[in-house]
Amino acid sequence: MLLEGKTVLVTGASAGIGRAVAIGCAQHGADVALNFARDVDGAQAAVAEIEKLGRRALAIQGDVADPETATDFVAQAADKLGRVDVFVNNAGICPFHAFLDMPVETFERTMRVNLHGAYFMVQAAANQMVKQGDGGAIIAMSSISALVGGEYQTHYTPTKAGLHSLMQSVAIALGKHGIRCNSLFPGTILTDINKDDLADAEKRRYMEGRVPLGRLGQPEDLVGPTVFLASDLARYVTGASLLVDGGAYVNLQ
Ligand SMILES: NC(=O)C1=CN([C@@H]2O[C@H](COP(=O)(O)OP(=O)(O)OC[C@H]3O[C@@H](n4cnc5c(N)ncnc54)[C@H](OP(=O)(O)O)[C@@H]3O)[C@@H](O)[C@H]2O)C=CC1
Ligand SMILES: C[C@H](O)[C@@H]1OC(=O)[C@H](O)[C@@H]1O
Repeated sequence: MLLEGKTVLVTGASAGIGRAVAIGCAQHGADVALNFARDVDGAQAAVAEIEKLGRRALAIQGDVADPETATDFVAQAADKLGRVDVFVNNAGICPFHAFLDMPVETFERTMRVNLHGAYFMVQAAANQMVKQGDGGAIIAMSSISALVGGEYQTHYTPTKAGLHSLMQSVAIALGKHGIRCNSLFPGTILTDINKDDLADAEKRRYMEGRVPLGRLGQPEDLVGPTVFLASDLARYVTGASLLVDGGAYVNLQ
C-alpha cells in the first residue's frame, strides 16, 4: 500500500476528479479528508465508499474562495485525523464564456475559486506540515490548459498556469521543510465541468480525435499519477508537472 499510514486532504472531492482521487488514495491505504462546496450527498457518498474500504474519512463543507475555509479545513482534518501528509488542491470551476463580453463576476469568481482558493489552501496545508516537522506532499490539479489556450476559457487557463507557477515557487519555499510540490496537467476528462460543452456530438468527436490514446479521460485516470506524486516513490520529485492527457498535447497534426 503506497499511502499506508498517510492522511490525504482533497479539495473539491464531492464529484469528478477530486472524488476519484479521494477514493483512490484510500484504496492505496490513506485516511482522507474531503472538502466540497455544495454537494452534500456527493460528499457523503464518497465518505461512505472510503469507510467501506476500512479507511477513515471526513467531509467538511466550505467554499475555497473564502480564505477562512482553508484554515478551517486543515485544522479540522488535523484534529480529527491526526495529521496532514498530502494535500491535493483540486477544487475548480470552468464556466465556459466568450472573451469579449466576459462578465466581471464570472472572471473574478473563476480567479477566486481556482487560484486565490488554491493559494490559501496550500498555505494552510503547508503550515500544518511545517508544524509536524516531517515533510509532506502537495499536488495541484492544474491542467493541459496551463500550456495551451481555449477560446471560451480566457478566464480559466490563466488560473491553471498560475497554479503550476504557484507549485514551482512553493517547491522552492518549502523544500527546506521536506515538502514536495508538483502539478498534474489533466487533458479533457469526462466530468460535470465539461458535460454541457461536450454535449455537442461534433465537438466531442473532434476532442476524442485529438487524443492519440483514442479516448477522453475518466476521473480515475488521475488516481495513479496522484498516488505516485503523493507517495515516497516520488521522494526526489518536486517542482515538476505531469501531463495526464492521453497524448493530446503533443498531437499537433
Ligand atoms: N475535467 C477536465 O477535463 C479537467 C479538469 N481539471 C481540473 O480538475 C479539477 C476538478 O475538476 P472536475 O472534477 O472536472 O470538475 P467537477 O465539476 O466534476 O467537480 C468539481 C468539484 O469541485 C468542487 N467545487 C467547485 N467549486 C468549489 C468551491 N468554490 N469550493 C469548494 N469546492 C468546490 C465541487 O463541489 P460541489 O459540487 O460540492 O460544489 C466538485 O466536488 C478542477 O480544478 C479542474 O479545473 C483540469 C483539467 C481537465
Ligand atoms: C473543462 C474543460 O473541458 C477542460 O478543462 C481543462 O482544464 C482542460 O483543458 C479541458 O479544456
